[in-house]
Amino acid sequence: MLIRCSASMILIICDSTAAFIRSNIWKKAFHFSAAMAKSKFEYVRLFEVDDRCLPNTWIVVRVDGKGFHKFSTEHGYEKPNDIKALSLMNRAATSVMEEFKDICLAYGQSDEYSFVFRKETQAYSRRSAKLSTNVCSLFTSAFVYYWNEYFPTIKPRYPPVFDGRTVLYPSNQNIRDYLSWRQADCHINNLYNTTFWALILKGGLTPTEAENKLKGTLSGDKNEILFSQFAINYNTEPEMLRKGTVLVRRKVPVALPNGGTREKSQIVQEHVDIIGDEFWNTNTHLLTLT
Ligand SMILES: Nc1nc2c(ncn2[C@@H]2O[C@H](COP(=O)(O)OP(=O)(O)OP(=O)(O)O)[C@@H](O)[C@H]2O)c(=O)[nH]1
Ligand SMILES: [Mg+2]
Ligand SMILES: [Mg+2]
Repeated sequence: MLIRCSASMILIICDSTAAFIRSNIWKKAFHFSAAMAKSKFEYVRLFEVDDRCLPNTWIVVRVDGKGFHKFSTEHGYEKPNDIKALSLMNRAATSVMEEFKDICLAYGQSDEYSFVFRKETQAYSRRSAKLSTNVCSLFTSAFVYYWNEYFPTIKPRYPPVFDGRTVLYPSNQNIRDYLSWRQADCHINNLYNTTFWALILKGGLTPTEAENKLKGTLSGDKNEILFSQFAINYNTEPEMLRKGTVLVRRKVPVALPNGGTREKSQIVQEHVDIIGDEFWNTNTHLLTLT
């Protein structure tokens, strides 16, 4: 059927549409449905603060075990270091990196892990609490999820808790200094703990006696105690304990069914120095914008 419209018909339709728009009928209808969607309680949303991280800054989310001094004792962690416990931490951190592709590097030691997001990440619109709670929650659940693989004979006695925080670092020097700070902390604590527990477990001292013996000692003194009294060369202790663990993405060759290989991005664990320049000179892509 052919519909024929004259110019006057179109004018009539336009006029009536304009009259409808001017009328209050549609406004009332709109207000009614808006009121249905927006209750009088809606204003409380204004109490939520905008916590988006400053653009163009490195975002670090650090998680740390709550009361792990007690947790490690209750679950029979080996002293001073439990390789299984540290490996479980590395596994949980790998889950976090698998989920959040914008994390370019993670560093872990003891009961903590730091996750570095790309400077230009737009994950969760850079909202601080969204980032820290999602990372912390996934880390904690992965820690429990994989627990049995690392401690098959020990049932968790209570649910472990990790805290989380977001910190911003504006310059490349700042982010390097942050990571250096965590690795230096690992080194200082590990040297102290290794000597402290050698004095107790091998030297027969009580914890108080060991503490008194180490009071005021420098790192050279601790190295000397380890070497002369216990024949331990601290520099040959496992690197994971002395340096902590760095997680980065690397292209690794994977075998294909046809016998060939192809490159695949994988999260790998490295126990290397990240305080000096060497790591950063060989991984320049980490600090440059992509
Ligand atoms: N035996 C043993 N203990 C560990 C190991 N890794 C971490 N811990 C314990 O976990 C503690 C971690 O230190 P902190 O994070 O400063 O202390 P925390 O007890 O967790 O207390 P908050 O973090 O303040 O809640 C260490 O002091 C150790 O007691 C490990 O491999 N073996
Ligand atoms: Mg802790
Ligand atoms: Mg800690």
